Amino acid sequence: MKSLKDILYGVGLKAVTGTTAKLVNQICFDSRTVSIDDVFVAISGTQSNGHDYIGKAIASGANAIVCEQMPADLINEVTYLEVEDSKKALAIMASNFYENPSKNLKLIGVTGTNGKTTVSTLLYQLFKKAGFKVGLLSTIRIMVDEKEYDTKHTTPDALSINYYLSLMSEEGVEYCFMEASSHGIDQKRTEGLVFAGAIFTNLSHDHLDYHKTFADYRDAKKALFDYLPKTAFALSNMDDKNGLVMLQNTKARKFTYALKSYADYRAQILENQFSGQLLKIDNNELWTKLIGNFNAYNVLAIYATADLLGLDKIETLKLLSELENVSGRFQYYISKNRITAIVDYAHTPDALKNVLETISALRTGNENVITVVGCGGDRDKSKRPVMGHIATSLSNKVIFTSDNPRTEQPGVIISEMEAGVEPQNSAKVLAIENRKQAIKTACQLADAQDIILLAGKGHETYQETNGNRTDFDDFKIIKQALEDLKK
Ligand SMILES: CC(=O)N[C@H]1[C@@H](OP(=O)(O)OP(=O)(O)OC[C@H]2O[C@@H](n3ccc(=O)[nH]c3=O)[C@H](O)[C@@H]2O)O[C@H](CO)[C@@H](O)[C@@H]1O[C@H](C)C(=O)N[C@@H](C)C(=O)N[C@H](CCC(=O)O)C(=O)O
Ligand SMILES: Nc1ncnc2c1ncn2[C@@H]1O[C@H](COP(=O)(O)OP(=O)(O)OP(=O)(O)O)[C@@H](O)[C@H]1O
Ligand SMILES: N[C@H](CCC[C@H](N)C(=O)O)C(=O)O
Ligand SMILES: [Mg+2]
Repeated sequence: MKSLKDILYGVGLKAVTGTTAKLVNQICFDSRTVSIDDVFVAISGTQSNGHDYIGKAIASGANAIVCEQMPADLINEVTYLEVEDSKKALAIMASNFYENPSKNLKLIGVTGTNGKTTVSTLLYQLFKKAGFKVGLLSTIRIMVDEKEYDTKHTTPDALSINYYLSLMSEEGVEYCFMEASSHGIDQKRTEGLVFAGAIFTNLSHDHLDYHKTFADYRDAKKALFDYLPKTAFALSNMDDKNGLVMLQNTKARKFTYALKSYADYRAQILENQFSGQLLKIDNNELWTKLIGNFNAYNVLAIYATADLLGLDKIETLKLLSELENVSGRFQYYISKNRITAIVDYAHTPDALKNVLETISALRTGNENVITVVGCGGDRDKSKRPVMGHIATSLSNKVIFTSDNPRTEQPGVIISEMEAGVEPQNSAKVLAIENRKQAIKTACQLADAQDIILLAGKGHETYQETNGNRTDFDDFKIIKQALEDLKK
């Protein structure tokens, strides 16, 4: 049990009513998980309003309620606490509950449309190799040094973040790298955390279903920088149109990186091949296994972060050259019949364009590029025609298929992608709703030397339809399909 007064420190109470509960067991923001002596935080969400579940939470044993409006019927044995913003209150309470674990380590947030998982995961690996105890909160997994936990979110809810940070703190972790998604920042999942630094990768079209305008989406990312303390560093990409915007109002120490523009940290691509690329950073050469211009940015951001955190530059370059790409990011397999399959998590227009341009630049002859791609259901619909356009403009053949349909009809999603295809490219298109069948067909269409790109699902090991997740792993499926080919 913890003192309610201590948990509420800094939330900015507007009003308090009812008997004063002294001790609480847990903090809950879902009435379905409340048990005896918990404090329930009512949040208004995108689907429902937690204030409608206050009665249920009390019936399940809550002895205190944090809310934005006091309910009409008050119950004597319960403490009601009114706050301006209950999402913010939840995050501050979560930090207090776990005794502010973000202060016990150096927490670095990574934000941007693409590259967050790559940058944060490789920073985790780099600092592990450098001999530190490290934590990671990413789309793929949560790591408390060597111990791995599953995650459903890129940026988990505030209670989970603080729980994992407290495990890291107990374990003696010195650095934690975490992805800060725009949903996470907007929903105040990261509020109250003390960051030692923040990194901006890039900004392009995504999530306009949720944020409505590009400016709102940009400002959600910018908020991570706006609330950094003076002692933190803010590292931004100067080749991105919004790189300077991120630094506009921050109190933190500002640093920049770029391939083209003037910046504190600069890199140059000397060579690009299928097996990796040669970069020049700070007058030193670095061979990295990470392919493509976009990865040159990721590698440079990692190098700059390591320097800002005090690692030796030469040691960093040596360790960087040993790092492998993150699973599902340009992960490739070459079959015995010389067909190359690439699995990539490109689920935004910019990522798809980058990956296809990278493949194009690496082609040495007349090899065909066959792209298998879909768009997720219940997500930004406006990116569908754009991705349809990009896939067909930059490939020789395209199979439109399902990604995670969620609650939408796969055929409808596919026709929205097809709407972006220019007439001269329409002959390139096949539509096969069943993703496994689409992958097998791509293998049958491929000849030796051809390249098949499977875009959108990367590391995911499931496909989600109507709330059900069934096993699905692009990499395993294409490997098997290529091995089974009778060619
Ligand atoms: C759109 C969105 O982000 N939704 C997130 C949000 O849920 P919500 O606002 O829809 O919640 P709601 O269902 O309206 O409920 C409101 C409140 O009532 C409570 N409630 C509800 C029902 C009930 O019976 N009792 C009860 O108490 C709920 O617990 C909640 O506190 O808050 C929930 C708790 O933190 C999240 O799990 C949920 O993520 C959903 C599942 C989701 O799919 N989110 C994705 C879009 C997301 O967050 N993605 C980003 C990555 C994006 C990227 O950068 O690529 C991520 O960080 O993972
Ligand atoms: N720096 C970058 N710039 C542009 N595209 C990138 C960059 N890094 C990676 N990509 C592309 O974006 C895809 C997703 O990369 P990654 O998983 O690192 O991004 P993310 O920001 O974590 O995505 P999410 O929002 O889903 O968490 C990659 O598979 C690749 O196609
Ligand atoms: N973090 C992204 C992941 C998208 C991955 C794609 N496979 C999909 O399901 O749409 C999102 O939640 O929008
Ligand atoms: Mg990610």
